[in-house]
Amino acid sequence: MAEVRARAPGKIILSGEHAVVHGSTAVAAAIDLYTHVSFRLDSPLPPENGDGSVELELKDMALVFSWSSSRLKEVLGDGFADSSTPVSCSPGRIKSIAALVEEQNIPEAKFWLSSGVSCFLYLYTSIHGYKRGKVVVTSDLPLGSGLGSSASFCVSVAGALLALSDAISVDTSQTEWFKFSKNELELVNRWAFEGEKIIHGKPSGIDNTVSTFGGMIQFRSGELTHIKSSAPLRMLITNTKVGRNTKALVAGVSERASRHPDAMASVFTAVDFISKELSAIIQSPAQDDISITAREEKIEELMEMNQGLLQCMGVSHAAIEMVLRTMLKYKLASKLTGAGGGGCVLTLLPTWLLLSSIHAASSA
Ligand SMILES: Nc1ncnc2c1ncn2[C@@H]1O[C@H](COP(=O)(O)OP(=O)(O)OP(=O)(O)O)[C@@H](O)[C@H]1O
Ligand SMILES: C[C@@](O)(CCO)CC(=O)[O-]
Ligand SMILES: [Mg+2]
Repeated sequence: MAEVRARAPGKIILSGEHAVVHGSTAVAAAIDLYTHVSFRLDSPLPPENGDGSVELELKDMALVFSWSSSRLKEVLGDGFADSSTPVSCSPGRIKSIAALVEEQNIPEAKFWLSSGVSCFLYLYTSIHGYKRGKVVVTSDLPLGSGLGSSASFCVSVAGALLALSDAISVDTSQTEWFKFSKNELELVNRWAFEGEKIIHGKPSGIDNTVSTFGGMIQFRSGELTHIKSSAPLRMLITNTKVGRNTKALVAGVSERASRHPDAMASVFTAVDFISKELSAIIQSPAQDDISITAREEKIEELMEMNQGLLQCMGVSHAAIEMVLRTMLKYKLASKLTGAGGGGCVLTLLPTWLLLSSIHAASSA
C-alpha cells in the first residue's frame, strides 16, 4: 500500500476567457484556494479474496462511488494503462465510462457531478488500469463558478495518480511537500488537459496550465509565458451564486461564431489586443503614486472593454450586470471571470481605495 496527497489551485482570468478558445491571448493567475486529493494505492488481493475496487469519495458532498475491478474490466475491456503517454478519451470510451457513472445513481440534484466523476474514472483507469485504490477529494473552491474548479480537480487528481505511477515515482516515506520537476509538471498538465476535455468539451488549456504551474501567465494556443506583476494587484471576487456550466457556455460562443464569423473574429482579435496590452501594463514598472494610479486606470479600462466584449459573446448575465453596476457606484471597475453566465465577478481594488480606507480607519 502507498499513499500520497496532492493539491492544485483555482484561478482567475484577468482577460481573454472564451476568446482564448478561439486562439486569442488571455491572462490568468492562480489563487490561494485549492482542490485537495489523497490517493491510496492498495496492494493486489490474493485471488481467493476477490478483485478489489476503485473508490472515489467526494467528501464535501458526502458521496462515495465504487466500482469493482472486474466490472471496470468488463465494461472498458483489457486495455493497458500507460501513465507516461496522455491520450484523449475516445467517444466509445466516454460512452462506456458514462454507463459506469450512471450505475452509481448520482442524486438528481447533483447530476452536474457526472462529468467530474467520468473524468476521474478516465484518469484513474488510464494511469492505473483496474488496480484497487481509493481517492478522496475536498475543495476550497465553489464548483461551477468560474474559479477553475474543474481544472484544479483534474490537476490535483492527475498529480496524485501520477505520483504513484511508473511515470513519476515519489518517495512516499517523506512527509514534506514534494515538488514535481518541469517535465513532471508538463505530464500532469497534459493528463489534466485530457480530463478537462471531458468536463469542458473544448477547453483552451489555460485553466489546467495555470493550475499546474501556478503564478500568473499569459497564454495563447497552448503556449504559456510566465509573467510577474510589477506592483500588487488586488482583486475582489464576488460570487453571484448563479449556477452555470462551462461546457454549454463555450459551445454557445462557438455557435455564435459560426453564425457571425466575421463579426466574432473581430471580437476575438480585439480581445487578443486587450490581453496583450494588459499583460504589458501588469509587467511595466510603476514607481510613484502617479504611475501606480495611471497603471490601475488603464487596467480598469481594459477590464471594462473586455467585459463589453464578453457581453457581445453572450456570456454575461443579469446577476453579473448587477454586480458591475453596484461596483460602478463606488467607481470600481469589474468583469466576469471564467466562463460567465453567472459565477464570479472580479473587481479591481485600486490603491486609492486602500489608502482612503486606511485614512478613514486612522481618523476614526
Ligand atoms: N471537487 C470536485 N469534485 C468533483 N467534481 C468536480 C469538482 N470540482 C469540479 N468538478 C467538476 O467540474 C464541474 C464544474 O466545472 P466547470 O468547468 O463548469 O466550472 P468551473 O471550472 O468551476 O469554472 P470555469 O471553468 O469557468 O473556471 C462540476 O460540475 C464537476 O463535474
Ligand atoms: C471559458 C474559458 O475560456 C475559460 C474558463 O475558465 C474556457 C477555456 O478556456 O477552456
Ligand atoms: Mg472549468
